[in-house]
Amino acid sequence: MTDAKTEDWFGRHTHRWQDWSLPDLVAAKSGTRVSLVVPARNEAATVGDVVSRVREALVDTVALLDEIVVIDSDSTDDTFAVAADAGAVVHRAADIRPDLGSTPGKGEAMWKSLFVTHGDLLVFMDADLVDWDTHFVPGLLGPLLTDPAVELVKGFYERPLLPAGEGTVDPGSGDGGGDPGGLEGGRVTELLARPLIALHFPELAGLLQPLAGEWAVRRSLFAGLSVPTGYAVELAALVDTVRAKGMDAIAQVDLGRRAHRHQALRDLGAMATQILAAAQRRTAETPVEPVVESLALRQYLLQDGAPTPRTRLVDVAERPPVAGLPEAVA
Ligand SMILES: O=c1ccn([C@@H]2O[C@H](COP(=O)(O)OP(=O)(O)O[C@H]3O[C@H](CO)[C@@H](O)[C@H](O)[C@H]3O)[C@@H](O)[C@H]2O)c(=O)[nH]1
Ligand SMILES: O=C(O)[C@H](O)COP(=O)(O)O
Repeated sequence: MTDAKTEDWFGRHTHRWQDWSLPDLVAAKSGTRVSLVVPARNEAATVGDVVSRVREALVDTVALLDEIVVIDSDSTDDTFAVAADAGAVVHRAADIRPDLGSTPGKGEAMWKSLFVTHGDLLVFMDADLVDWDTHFVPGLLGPLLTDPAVELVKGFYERPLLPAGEGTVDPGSGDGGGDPGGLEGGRVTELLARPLIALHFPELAGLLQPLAGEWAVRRSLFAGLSVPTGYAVELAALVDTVRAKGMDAIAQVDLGRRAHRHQALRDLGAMATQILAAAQRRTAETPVEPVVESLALRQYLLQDGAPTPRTRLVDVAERPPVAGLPEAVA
């Protein structure tokens, strides 16, 4: 896509959450069912706040959401109980369609959500948010409820790196032209996703936060997509949507500001591996056989002054489109 096309798309499909009022969205919703899906792995500290604030604002006070569903992704803490106490319907990912097996990962939890939710529209939100507001949900729904041509909506926001102590990383000085409080995106966004987009998927260059965990999609679209089981679910959904439907099926909405729990750099290396694997599958001229399900990522730690290798197996499997699967056998 040329710069002019990117600018044109950006101008027509970039919105602010304030562009729609709640009463207008509730009226536009009419008979459309809307599910909020929160994938959560060991988020007992924050998932209760996410669920209860959304429930009070968008279920109890205004009827925008029909259900709030937390998919507990193999948590070993109290995520399940905390989310249920806060008013969510909670499912363990591994308990959903056990005949299809179970794989760890965020994408797996989102894919499994298709079997237990009822919404025509699905809104995804991370469970580890610490600086956010309930307007995220109506903001993401605005384009879907008011423009039938739009099928997938990404959120974008100012993304401050939290001070050390609140997150797991040192925010650094911002030297070298960086602005820790600016529109920098996350570390994987800047160091991997944007370069990948520049190289292989330039039509997505107008997206401010291609990896945002806050996004919304029509069920009919998501059920037709192949879903990476890990963190590549976001990039894969964008690439596959633009290929199947074109850029006019995608919109983005400014949600203001968002902060979350930061992962350690080594863990982001695993995330980056998953995203790179999904991108490679989508750029290979002929499908690579056999399909690789996991990759060995060798990283190095300093132990007793000596570099010590640590190899982790990174899951890069993908789930097939739910739309093509047989019903569960009763
Ligand atoms: O195996 C997992 C890992 C994570 N999560 C949940 O997924 C959400 C996001 O996970 P997190 O580890 O906080 O991801 P980030 O480091 O914030 O990654 C960003 O970038 C990823 C790559 O695109 C997106 O998938 C994320 O949503 C987005 O927040 C949280 O609610 C997690 O609890 C799971 O459900 N299962
Ligand atoms: O979205 C990203 O790029 C990763 O999740 C990392 O985000 P962070 O740098 O804000 O932790």
